[in-house]
Parts: sequence; C-alpha cells; structure tokens
Amino acid sequence: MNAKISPSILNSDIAHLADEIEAISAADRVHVDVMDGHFVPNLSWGVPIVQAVAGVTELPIDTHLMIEAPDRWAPDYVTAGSTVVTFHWEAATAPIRLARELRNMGAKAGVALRPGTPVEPILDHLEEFDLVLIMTVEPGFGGQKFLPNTLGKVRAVKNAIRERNLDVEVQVDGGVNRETIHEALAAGADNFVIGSALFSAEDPSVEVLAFREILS
Ligand SMILES: O=C(CO)[C@H](O)[C@H](O)COP(=O)(O)O
Ligand SMILES: [Co+2]
Repeated sequence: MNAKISPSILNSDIAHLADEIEAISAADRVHVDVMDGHFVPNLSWGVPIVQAVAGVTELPIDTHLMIEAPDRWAPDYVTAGSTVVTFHWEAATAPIRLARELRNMGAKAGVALRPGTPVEPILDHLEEFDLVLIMTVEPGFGGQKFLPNTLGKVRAVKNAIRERNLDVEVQVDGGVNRETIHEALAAGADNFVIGSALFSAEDPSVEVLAFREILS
C-alpha cells in the first residue's frame, strides 16, 4: 500500500482556508478534525466546513469525528462530501452497525482509538473498516508531542491486517513531523495525518513534497 499524506487543517490559517488547501494539493487527502467540546475539551467545526472544503478541492476529505453520539451524526458527514468518515470506538454505541451504514452510503469507514484504548477489541472486526486511526496524541488539540508508546498498537493492527490479507489503512494522527514519521512508518503506519508540522512550515507546498520524499 502506498503511504498517504493527510494534512490536518486544524492549525491552518482558517481565514484563508481555500489558499491553505490549495497549498497542500500534492497531498492525498484533507483531514478535517471535528470536535464537539464534550468528547474532547475543544470545539472546532462541523458539517458546513466539510461542505466548504469539498467546494474548493478535488482531494478526498478524511473527516475525523471527535464527538459524542457518532451513531447519530456521522452519516451527515458523508452527505457533506467526506470520502472517509472516522469515528471514535470509545464514543460509538454500535460501531459495527455504524461502519456498515457509512459504507452503505458509499463512504469509507474509519475507527479511531485514543492513546489509552486497547486495540484488541477491534482486531476481530477489522473487515468492517477501511481505516484504523491510532491516535499518537490525546485527541483535542494540534501541536502536541508524539507519544511513542502508542506504536505497539500500530504494530498489532498492521500484523493482523497482514495475516488476514486485508485492505485496511493504518493511520497515525498527532505530533507527526520529519523525525517521528520514521518511527510510525517502521511500526507499519501507511497513512499520516500531519498538521502543525506542515502548516507552520514556511511553504506548506514544499513541505508536502519533503514528506513525500521521506515516504518514498
Ligand atoms: O486529531 C487531531 C487532534 O486531536 C489532529 O488531527 C492532530 O492533532 C493533527 O495536528 P498535529 O499534527 O499538529 O498534531
Ligand atoms: Co485528527
């Protein structure tokens, strides 16, 4: 599987969001972080932003829901234009049923785990998902430090995917930069959410290419 770069626009200059997204057009996806102020202690944005992003880019939208009651809200993010909708395992009432609903709507279904959530319960259900997101920081804020003790879960998911020859992406999200990306890659990640390391660079368009080079 070719490694994918999914820039998180959380820490971009949202007053110039269309320009920021244009700058990362050589990436593979746009990662949109939805936070509800309950599942995480921060509030970001919702359906209208996904619709707005869909209106200014051809890149597939990868929506990361850090919200309570994803069973109720996640389908709206497919309708809004997301290609991938990832919800948190900890927040969902019926995660398998929700994943099936998202797929039936034509989207890819992703499941995310906080750093402290064990991976074992999802290993028996990997066929139900297109993407597993292993959080490498506590969800809620951009610009945090990468937690290397989460990489054991990346290895465990990747091993299970390989053993069963499944087509499931392993995404890491949080604190990924030019140094930490090597550890995540070695552990088996193939989809890299990169936020502040891209948007704090002098030229994010050049930085995307630098990450592409590292992953090649
Ligand atoms: O889900 C997230 C935070 O909960 C963001 O996607 C993540 O933090 C990306 O930003 P950075 O690369 O700056 O850590
Ligand atoms: Co995210």
